[in-house]
Amino acid sequence: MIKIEGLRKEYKNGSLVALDNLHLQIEQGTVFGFIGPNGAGKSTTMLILATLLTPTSGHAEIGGFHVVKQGDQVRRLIGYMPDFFGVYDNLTAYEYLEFYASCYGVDKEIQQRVITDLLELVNLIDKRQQPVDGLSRGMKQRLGLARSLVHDPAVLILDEPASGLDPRARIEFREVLKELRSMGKTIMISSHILPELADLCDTIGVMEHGKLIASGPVDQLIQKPKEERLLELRLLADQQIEEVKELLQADPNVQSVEEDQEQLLIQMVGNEQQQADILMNLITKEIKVVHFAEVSVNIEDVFLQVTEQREEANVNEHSNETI
Ligand SMILES: Nc1ncnc2c1ncn2[C@@H]1O[C@H](COP(=O)(O)OP(=O)(O)OP(=O)(O)O)[C@@H](O)[C@H]1O
Repeated sequence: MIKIEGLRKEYKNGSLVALDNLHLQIEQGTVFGFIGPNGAGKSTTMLILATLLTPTSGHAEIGGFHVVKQGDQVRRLIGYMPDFFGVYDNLTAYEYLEFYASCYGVDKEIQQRVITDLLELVNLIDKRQQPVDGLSRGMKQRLGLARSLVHDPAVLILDEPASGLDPRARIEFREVLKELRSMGKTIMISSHILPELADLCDTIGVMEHGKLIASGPVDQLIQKPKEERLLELRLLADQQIEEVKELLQADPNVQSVEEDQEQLLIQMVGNEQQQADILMNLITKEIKVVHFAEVSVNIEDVFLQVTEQREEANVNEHSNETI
């Protein structure tokens, strides 16, 4: 659905390269998490896709339409939510969406239904007559999302939509995104702080210094060089925790065991078979296990891991150079 090939964007007469030979593909109906630190080039990429910025060179298309040469078709296909957007404070939530629906040429006959549906989708139906001014930041963000949906676009490009939201507002925002995903929208969403996106995204791309340094399904992206796994183990209350710890530490695949509140955290090296063997060993020793599971990774882990691996690789490269 979204295809980027060799995209380059220079600022300041070429002295700043914001995007450097970027390649990226996002399939229809998937949610793509675009992560990276400040200044990595996420907003620049999204602005180009939203037809609001011209690339220096390279190619980008959405739904087969060229973002520079076929901007009108692209704009019909996408809903874009910038990281900062103005709201017209004197308007009510309903009037605000009505204004944008008119801008997008949504038929007057269906405007009322479209806006009501959108306000319901983003949980603002009770606020429809409230001035935008009086809405909380979380509500404004959801209203911004509704705004990007007035023309029922197939693709959503959301630039840091949850930044500045408190945890509750983030969860509410994520629920709306889940609903949009179930409606079959293709969603590109950027973030540098939101591990909560992990269970929402089908694939992620990690940006650094204008380059995509890793991309793919979250679980595949995590490289486990030695198949390192972190396991959580919770026992029935009457179990002898010290005894269990000793038992675990005797396992050659277990590297460390730590107590963490009510549970044990087991760092192990091995595959699924060896993970299953640890559990089997406990059960045969009649240890009563309530919970035993691998701790899943989140987007921040992926990001840290990928960038750390790169840093290590750079250090090795430089040390090789000096030999
Ligand atoms: N209009 C501009 N003029 C000059 N430099 C710019 C401009 N817009 C962005 N940049 C620079 O381009 C680089 C990429 O910025 P960009 O905003 O795309 O990154 P980002 O990953 O979205 O970061 P953030 O999360 O902070 O928005 C940065 O070095 C930034 O300072």
